[in-house]
Amino acid sequence: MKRARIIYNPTSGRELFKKHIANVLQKLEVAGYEASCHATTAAGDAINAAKIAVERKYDIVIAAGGDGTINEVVNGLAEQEYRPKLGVIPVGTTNDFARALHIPRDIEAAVDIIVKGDTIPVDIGKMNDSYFINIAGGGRLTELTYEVPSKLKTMLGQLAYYMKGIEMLPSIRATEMSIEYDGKLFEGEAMLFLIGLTNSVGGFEKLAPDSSVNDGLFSLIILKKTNLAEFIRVVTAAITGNHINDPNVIYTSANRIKVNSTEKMQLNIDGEFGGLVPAEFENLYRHLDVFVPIDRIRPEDRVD
Ligand SMILES: Nc1ncnc2c1ncn2[C@@H]1O[C@H](COP(=O)(O)OP(=O)(O)OP(=O)(O)O)[C@@H](O)[C@H]1O
Repeated sequence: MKRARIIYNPTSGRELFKKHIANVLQKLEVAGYEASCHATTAAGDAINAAKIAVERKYDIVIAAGGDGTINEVVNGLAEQEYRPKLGVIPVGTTNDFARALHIPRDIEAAVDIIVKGDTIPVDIGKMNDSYFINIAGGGRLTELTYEVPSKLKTMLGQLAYYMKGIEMLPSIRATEMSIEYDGKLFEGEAMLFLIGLTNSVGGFEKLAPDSSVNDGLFSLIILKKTNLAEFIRVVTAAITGNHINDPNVIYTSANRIKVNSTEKMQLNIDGEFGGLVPAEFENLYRHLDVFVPIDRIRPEDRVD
């Protein structure tokens, strides 16, 4: 019999998952899985829980939570010799990873996808010694995501980011940075750089419109130094995907990226503080197999 380990965050989003546990376990049992649950007890716990699932050779690990929980589970699975397949039940405030893979927010529907059994391989990002699933970046603007208090975030969701963003606008300034990407070099002042794995991040659905989840490449976006009015114009254009041809923006893709700065520049990794530059980024090609609704996946992202 195959074995499934559910790792869920009982504090995620609106704490919906608990009510569904019995149903979820039953669906998995009916589908032929011996299923068990681990409720995370604190930040970081899902990393250990996933490592234990690796040691115990579970066939699949199901992360139930928001992007924070999935990030931790992936940090437990990444670069292990044996890696269980990953199922996702998106019950968080932010579920960008699930959205990029078309995994529905309805708990039962998300489990049905796991039970159906279709997977695609998905690229994972590595920044220094940590792993990310959505996006990493640096520059003043990226600092705002972790300055939003988590309570406010749960209450208001995406809106909290924007409010904080608007409040911070006047203090946004450029940072001197050097970015080496697949042998090319950007050197100069920039407002921010973003390194993305998926196409939609933090409510920007078209941030990297042509990115693929398993081509081995990051989308790299560098927003060069601008004045405040230009900055607002480019960020607004990004909502509709119209930033990619903007003269203030470098929009490209790369497998390996190195970032450094003469200034103290903070890094952000999947919305959390990720230390200071220098940083090296590597795209781990098709590193994890993730359960997806296969008929909703673009043909070029399906792998037979
Ligand atoms: N028992 C717990 N108590 C408090 N925090 C926890 C617990 N278990 C996990 N966490 C932390 O909660 C963070 C946020 O969780 P998650 O992403 O699942 O939910 P969320 O509601 O979507 O939050 P976010 O908006 O930050 O994404 C995780 O990064 C994890 O470190």
